[in-house]
Amino acid sequence: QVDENHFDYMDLFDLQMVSNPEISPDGNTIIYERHQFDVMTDRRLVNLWQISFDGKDHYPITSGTKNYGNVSWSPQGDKFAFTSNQDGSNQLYVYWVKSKTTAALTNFTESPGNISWSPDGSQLLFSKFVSELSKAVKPGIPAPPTGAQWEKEADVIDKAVYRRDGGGYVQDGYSHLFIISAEGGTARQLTSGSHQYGSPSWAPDGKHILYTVNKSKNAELDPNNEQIFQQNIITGEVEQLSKERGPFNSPKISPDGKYIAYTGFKDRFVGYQLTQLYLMDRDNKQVEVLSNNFTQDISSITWSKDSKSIYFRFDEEGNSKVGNIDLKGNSTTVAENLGSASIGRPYGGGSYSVSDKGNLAFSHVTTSTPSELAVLGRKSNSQPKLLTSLNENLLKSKKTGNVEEFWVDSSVDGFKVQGWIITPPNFDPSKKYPMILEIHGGPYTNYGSRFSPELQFIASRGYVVVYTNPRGSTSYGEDFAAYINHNYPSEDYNDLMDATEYVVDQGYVDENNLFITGGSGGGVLTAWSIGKTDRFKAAVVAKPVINWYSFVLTADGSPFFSKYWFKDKPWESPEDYLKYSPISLVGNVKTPTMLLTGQEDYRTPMSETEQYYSALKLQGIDAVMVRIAGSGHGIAGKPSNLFRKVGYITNWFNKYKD
Ligand SMILES: CC(=O)N[C@@H](C)C(=O)N[C@@H](C)C(=O)O
Repeated sequence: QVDENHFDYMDLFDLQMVSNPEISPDGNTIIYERHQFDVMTDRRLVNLWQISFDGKDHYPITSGTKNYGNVSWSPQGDKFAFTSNQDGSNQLYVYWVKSKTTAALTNFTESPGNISWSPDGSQLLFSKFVSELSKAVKPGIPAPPTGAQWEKEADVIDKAVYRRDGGGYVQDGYSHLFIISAEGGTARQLTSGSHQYGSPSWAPDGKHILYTVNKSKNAELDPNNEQIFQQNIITGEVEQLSKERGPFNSPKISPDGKYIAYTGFKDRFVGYQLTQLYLMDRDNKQVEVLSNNFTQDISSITWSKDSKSIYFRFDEEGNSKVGNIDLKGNSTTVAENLGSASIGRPYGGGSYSVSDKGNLAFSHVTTSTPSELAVLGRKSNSQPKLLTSLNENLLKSKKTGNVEEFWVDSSVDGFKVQGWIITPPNFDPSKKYPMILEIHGGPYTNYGSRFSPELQFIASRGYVVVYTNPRGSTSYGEDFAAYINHNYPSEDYNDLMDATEYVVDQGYVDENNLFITGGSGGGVLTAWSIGKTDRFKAAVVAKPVINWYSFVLTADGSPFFSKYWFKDKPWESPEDYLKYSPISLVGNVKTPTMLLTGQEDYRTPMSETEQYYSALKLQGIDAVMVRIAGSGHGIAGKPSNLFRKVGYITNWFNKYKD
């Protein structure tokens, strides 16, 4: 039973979250996305709001039940582009600030994305899917007689990656780049061929664009080889700029036109490699790694207006931050606690934008507050200021669990492992509580100091929730994450157990009521753990990989997973695949186990869940399989499925709790 004043399921529909704030070039105005959930349609609604940098003039640009996003200011700040499904399918729109008027620029059958303004604000560059006639074999059978009811045509698949989680079965075609006048008219396609083009941006001369494309002979089987190209949009002349084996991404030319900054790494074909920041001199094409002294992954790069430094996003010790690096490689942290509008587990995310003078807007979370809008002035001693408090009333009237960070020394080696404990609302340290260890997936990602409705719902049900970043997690430098390259699961299991012992030692956890769960990579580690120890009373293995051999042949990223997560193909080293598969330990399992997976999960397909379920049943273990309808890999995508996930997990544990 959940107390009436504890944060619970239906409160989700009162939450509002800030995402993707875009600051105008003069730094005076911010347009941000406001996310909320619709109780009637079980889905996310996104509207655009405007606010001044000083917090005044706060009002909606859009309202209602359609979705808006991808805001991008013109360099002059007189207008901004965005995408919306307000007229049916997703289209490109421009909003003129002075007249407060909006025009739809496109009426495509496919959604435009990756919007970038020409330097003079007259044109927009964007990407869009272009379908291709299927070359698949045809059956050549007679047409049915008029009025006959024959079965529908078979689906014929000839692509290596033929379905994508969340996107369904892949259509024949490619993502290409287009330009369109900001005043509308016909869009012009700039790229051609059977390649996926991405990350478009303009050069300051307005005549060249940059983009990434993987032009390997068989790009499908050679993922991760995106290279940087430059194209003259008048003559069509194309030049490949990056020369080494990629992946290289997000190329951006400095405002003075002298340099190109981009992210990536020289591929060593392993699961985790540090993503670095590269700098290319446009005259002599010399390249240097600018972030050589920086130990975290770099993403979301933006040049400062004076071309002297580059802003970027990074995660450090479970905290998502904005950094700035000068052209000598000296870096500073500019802002912390970036957060996303996720309602699931406490993964990283969040976004920032920076004005011409260096004013910053970003989405800000803490362990107790969902994403709000924050700004930071350009002066070095400026302090971040929250401009919104959308959830203040809700969080005043509803109690959430307190979140406390801890660190534990590894029992295996010199690593230190970071974790967090959520205690239930009205926590009393003199009492004993059941505990749930909740394990993240990826595995190359991180949990952190971020508000998580999913874990708060569990805490509201009376459980102490523990989450950690075992080795393999990002945000602790390359050695920590790369430890599990071709070695997963391994001592990450020991890190999880070290964290469990640490929390048990705090004295308020009932040792006889320890439970374990995790999703995806966390499902791998949950199944692995119950194959190694009987310490947990019950387990929920969510959307797991159980057998790496079958996973790399059925997951949506088959060419990637088989090439990067293992040294050989499954049939070349089956013993290697079995060694790291939780199925190899199922004979040891005594723990009652629930499996819980989305019916349309194409990342860790249902067949992984089914194998483990049957194996547990054959072993005579108390097991149940929950198949979530209308869900891919991201079960928390729909509020009702998030509630189901929490409800099934906690009710399974309640069944075994003393
Ligand atoms: C790269 C990837 O998708 N890995 C999955 C197996 C995974 O673990 N996903 C995590 C992020 C999840 O929680 O869904």
